[in-house]
Amino acid sequence: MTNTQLTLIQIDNYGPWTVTPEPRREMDLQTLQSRLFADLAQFVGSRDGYVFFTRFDNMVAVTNGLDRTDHELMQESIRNRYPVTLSLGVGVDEVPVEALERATEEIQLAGSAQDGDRREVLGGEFYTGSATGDLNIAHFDVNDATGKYTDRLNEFDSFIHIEQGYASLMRHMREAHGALSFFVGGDNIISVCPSLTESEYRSAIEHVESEVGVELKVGVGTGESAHVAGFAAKHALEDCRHRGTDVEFEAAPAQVSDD
Ligand SMILES: Nc1nc2c(ncn2[C@@H]2O[C@H](COP(=O)(O)OP(=O)(O)OP(=O)(O)O)[C@@H](O)[C@H]2O)c(=O)[nH]1
Repeated sequence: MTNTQLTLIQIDNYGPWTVTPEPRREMDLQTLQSRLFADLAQFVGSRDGYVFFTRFDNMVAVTNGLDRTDHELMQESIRNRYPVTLSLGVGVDEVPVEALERATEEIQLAGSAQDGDRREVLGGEFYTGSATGDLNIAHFDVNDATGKYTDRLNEFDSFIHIEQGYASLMRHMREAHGALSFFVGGDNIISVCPSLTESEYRSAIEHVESEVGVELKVGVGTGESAHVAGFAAKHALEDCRHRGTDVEFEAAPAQVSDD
């Protein structure tokens, strides 16, 4: 059984801030958002979690291994260095979308994203265990994106193909399995999944190919943290490349014991 701990990260009162006292230069907002994402990626990543930029004003992090103190430190560090603050909601469930629902409730019940006096909410449930089966990460990749798109089409038309594949996959994984899929650049999509069978992954790949004509392969890893599971998924994806297969699983290597 999986135990996924997810954190919803929401910038407090960001909409009004972007237009006060008048609209701010767009590239300044883009710089702030991408630097904030980079800092959160470093903070969460150094504790073996993953964070996804989603809409930048709201981000989703896989935070198994990060406790309440880590979350408080994240808020403090951003408050000290940025003109904005963060609210954090945390949820745990076997099904990733259910964990996100709980995390979201924590923030939504405390007020609106655009309430001037709702700041730095921190609420929810933390998972204190750590088992190798806690997280399933699936790393999807478009087959030969370089040959089919990057080396043949202009960047915008390549982007349309990749985004269509992403839109089709993210909807299917959400609706069929409660899995959360995030575009991470290039032709890569990372899905945080409950336990799924090989045929369920194959159906997802077939669904995307029949709906939008984009061919995918997927490596699936499990582990006690997003990093461990995600790293195993990357190895499984390499196995797909070497074996010419479309779905491969790889468990995280066993921990080396001191005794
Ligand atoms: N975020 C992320 N991006 C990656 C990773 N590996 C490759 N990419 C991106 O994906 C792009 C395409 O690389 P590949 O997927 O290796 O190339 P491909 O042409 O699709 O070839 P095959 O995957 O072997 O079919 C690269 O330019 C990178 O932007 C990864 O592990 N993580």
